[in-house]
Amino acid sequence: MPHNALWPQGKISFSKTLASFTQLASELQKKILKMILESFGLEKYMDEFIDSTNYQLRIMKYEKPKTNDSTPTLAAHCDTNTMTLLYQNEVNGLQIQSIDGEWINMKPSPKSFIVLIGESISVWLNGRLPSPFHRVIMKGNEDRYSLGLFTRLRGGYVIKVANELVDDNNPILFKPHGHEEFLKIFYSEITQAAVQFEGYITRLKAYCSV
Ligand SMILES: O=C(O)CCC(=O)C(=O)O
Ligand SMILES: [Fe+2]
Repeated sequence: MPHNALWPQGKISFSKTLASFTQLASELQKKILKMILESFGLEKYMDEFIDSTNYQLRIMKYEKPKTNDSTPTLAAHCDTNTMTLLYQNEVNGLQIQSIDGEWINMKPSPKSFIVLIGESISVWLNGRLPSPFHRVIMKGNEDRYSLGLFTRLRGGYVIKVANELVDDNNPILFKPHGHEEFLKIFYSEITQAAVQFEGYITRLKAYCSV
């Protein structure tokens, strides 16, 4: 979605950046959701999804590295929510893993957002769209700031695989679950033990796989 660069420059204040980001990102996530649902012939679920969505805005700071080691500042993980939209100051650091395992450095222009599909959508689509592993590795001598709009399905909404995507060739892969209920046990020791998958953290799928 084209827009003017949002990060504060000159007289543009940070509160305006936040307000513009929130507005643009929430419009954009609806358009992307519509595109996804239409591509699977599931547009009838659009209103139900939007009505059950909560939004969380997060401001994240990653300090410039103190040493040369390249340990991720944010470890590799999949987001468990439905969709994440990210916007950063002009300091890179986010890496996304491609389907064949390669880590790709993200270099977004100041006029673009990064959109990540979360595990909730992946589960709902019976695994048809993968949720990418991503991490942050800091280099150079500048701090990185990113803004994230995290959309997730609110408590009481049962996330269950769309019937239309299940047949003899595509057996159901995930059990119905509520996102809030999942979040309640999210940090427990037992979940932490269960979520290691090839060294990475994949929380929701570990929780609700059939
Ligand atoms: O700051 C970023 O670019 C990524 C943040 C992220 O992946 C998260 O908070 O889940
Ligand atoms: Fe993330």
